[in-house]
Amino acid sequence: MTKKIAVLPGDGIGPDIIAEAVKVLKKVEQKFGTSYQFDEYPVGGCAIDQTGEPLPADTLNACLASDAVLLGAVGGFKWDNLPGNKRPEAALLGLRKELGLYANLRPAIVYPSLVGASTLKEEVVSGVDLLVVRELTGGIYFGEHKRTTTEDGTEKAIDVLEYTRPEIERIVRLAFELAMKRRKKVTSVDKANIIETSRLWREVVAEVRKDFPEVEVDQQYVDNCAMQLVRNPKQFDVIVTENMFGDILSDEAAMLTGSIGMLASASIGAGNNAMYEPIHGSAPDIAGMNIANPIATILSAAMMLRFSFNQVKEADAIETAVAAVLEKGLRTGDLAVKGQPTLSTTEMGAAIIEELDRM
Ligand SMILES: NC(=O)C1=CN([C@@H]2O[C@H](COP(=O)(O)OP(=O)(O)OC[C@H]3O[C@@H](n4cnc5c(N)ncnc54)[C@H](O)[C@@H]3O)[C@@H](O)[C@H]2O)C=CC1
Ligand SMILES: CC(C)CC(=O)C(=O)O
Ligand SMILES: [Mg+2]
Repeated sequence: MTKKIAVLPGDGIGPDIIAEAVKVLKKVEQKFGTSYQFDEYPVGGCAIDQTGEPLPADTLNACLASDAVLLGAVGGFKWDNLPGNKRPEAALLGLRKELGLYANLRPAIVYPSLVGASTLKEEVVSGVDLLVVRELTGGIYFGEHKRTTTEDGTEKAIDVLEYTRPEIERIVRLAFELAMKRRKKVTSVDKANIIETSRLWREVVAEVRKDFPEVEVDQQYVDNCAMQLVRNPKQFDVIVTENMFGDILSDEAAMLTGSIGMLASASIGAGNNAMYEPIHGSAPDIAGMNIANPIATILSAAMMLRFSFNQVKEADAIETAVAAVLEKGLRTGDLAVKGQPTLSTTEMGAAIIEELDRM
């Protein structure tokens, strides 16, 4: 049956990397006889320019009616001075909330051929295979944000960080379930020495872990975890954490793999809705230059096939093709070491498609 994919290229490098992912999916259709319907909708800054809204109702409704959403990235200098709820980034929060996508899975896997691409020593990063499970619809990103003044007229800003017990429990439980299919270790990351939501988080972890006696549990404060990620990343299997900590730690984890342009993600929830997107942003500094790494988006498309469509061999094929081009030494600029030739965005996409063709 044809799978309906809502394609949201967004801003900056978004359209370029999405174009390559869509070409890869078209090759998968050809090779494996699967069928996808690609329907493109505006989101973020380009949607503001077209309709005045970062998340137009037509875009949201199409995403709700789709089998999966494939998103590039949103944001850019042009829209940076808009009020918070009118910025391109508000579209992402809206999509996550409206689609009920409370879990964001961000795997950081170091490809053997890329150990030299990391800014860290080879012996530190070689063999890293970790999964950040980030809470995605709660926490400070979704709390009240406001400006006010104190009694003496001093300007003040407030951002509210809230979590309910059920919000924490469902993400922590998912992390344990995922760990059971991996190396059976969960590192829960919080700031329970200071903040109350983290103390509630720890209580929930203490409860949930009773249902998973085989899983080893480590609890780290977020500042320590940030340090441990570069000191000894191989200690991690599944990292579970709240929204903002997960956002920050996953960008850090990306650099273990060589580039933020390598990290794919799946955002899932209780229902059938799901969204797939690279973890990076719209990279306005390299937009329009045809040099962005499309691999994170192509791997996000593979996650879509695996998780939303249960097309496992097709997802495997994409991942194998990516590994093969890297093995051959093909690199976009973000991955290349000094003296290595580099491929453009479209050349990297074409190399992956060529590899798929050869299978
Ligand atoms: N999911 C999304 O749509 C996200 C959007 N943003 C937005 O993106 C804009 C830029 O934010 P930044 O903080 O600069 O983060 P960013 O992730 O867009 O870029 C950070 C750095 O990484 C590089 N980079 C990112 N993706 C790359 C790729 N595929 N290939 C090669 N290099 C890559 C960029 O050139 C830049 O130097 C902002 O408007 C921000 O709000 C930021 C993060 C996530
Ligand atoms: C709303 C986004 C810009 C937050 C972010 O950086 C992300 O989801 O990775
Ligand atoms: Mg981020």
